[in-house]
Amino acid sequence: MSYESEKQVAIQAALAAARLCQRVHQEIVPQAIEKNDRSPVTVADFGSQAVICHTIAAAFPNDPIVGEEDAAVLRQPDMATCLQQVTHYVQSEIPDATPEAVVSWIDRGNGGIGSRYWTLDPIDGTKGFLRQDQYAVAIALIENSDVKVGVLACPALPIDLSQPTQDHGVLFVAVRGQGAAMMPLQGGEPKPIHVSTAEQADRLRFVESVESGHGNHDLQDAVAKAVGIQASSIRMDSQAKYGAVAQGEAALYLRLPSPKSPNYREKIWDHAAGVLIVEEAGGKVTDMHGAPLKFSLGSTLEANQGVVVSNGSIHEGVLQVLREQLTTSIGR
Ligand SMILES: Nc1ncnc2c1ncn2[C@@H]1O[C@H](COP(=O)(O)O)[C@@H](OP(=O)(O)O)[C@H]1O
Ligand SMILES: [Mg+2]
Repeated sequence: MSYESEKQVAIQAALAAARLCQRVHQEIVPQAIEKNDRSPVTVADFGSQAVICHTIAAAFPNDPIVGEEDAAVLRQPDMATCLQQVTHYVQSEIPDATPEAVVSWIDRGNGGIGSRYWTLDPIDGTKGFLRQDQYAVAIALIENSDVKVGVLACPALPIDLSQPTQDHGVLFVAVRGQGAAMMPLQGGEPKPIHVSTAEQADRLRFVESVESGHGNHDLQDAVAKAVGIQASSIRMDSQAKYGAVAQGEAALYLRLPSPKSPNYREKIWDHAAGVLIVEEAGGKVTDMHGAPLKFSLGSTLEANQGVVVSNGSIHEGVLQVLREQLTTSIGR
């Protein structure tokens, strides 16, 4: 299968959602609403999920969608003003949207996983979005646990990471077996991307989360040093980190369980698109024990802990260091 129409629909949905997020930033200072798990959500997260689900469901009405958000909180009477605001932003992409339609589109993302399903993160890195820093709109199509299509829109990412003050806004796209590409969010020719090679010593850098609670910065630093990475990490929110590895700007992305939440299980929508983009750029992704990420067990990566993303050539070395260090370090 070429997955051409799935790829085009995912690109359209990600571009519309990214425009919506940028519009929110231009017009208001978005406030964080606290979810049950105490993580933040904003009008842009809700609006982005509504637009993406609407776009995917129109093209593929039988496909389940597993999205990060649900509309339960927006249906509460005291959230009517917030729902109006979400509807206003959704109308910038879908002019005839009503509040009732918006909540139903958001809840289209409450599907269960099937042998074929979509997963999406309307804003990956909501904390980064709130800080006016990095965030990504992430969409992936999964069949039989295998990611087939992955799209990441990163509106705040410099097109050239070595020129951070120049133009921003990058779209990463990959289809299984067809390679990975990036292009400016504003439009332009897709450019094939490749991970760094073992010879590119200047690319021997690593990326990790900004949030210390989303990883183990001390252990990540120790592992990176042990495989010969001297430079300090580049801290970046969201799956933009997968993009940095896929385009060869970093050789490694480490996400090891935080000592504050050692039993945390990663969410499928925080990884699916990024995994395919790195793999199709020639890199490798496993959990911290070397197992592939399993996208068939529900909304979390229940069988996996920690994530190691690399250019491939340093992967085995990283896993070896982890085998030596993990028993003593995790949970300390
Ligand atoms: N204890 C934890 N360990 C690892 N990831 C966590 C975490 N708590 C929350 N997250 C996830 O980290 C994501 C952000 O990743 P990063 O730190 O790389 O930017 C969040 O996505 P959202 O922003 O979509 O909620 C959330 O799903
Ligand atoms: Mg999110």
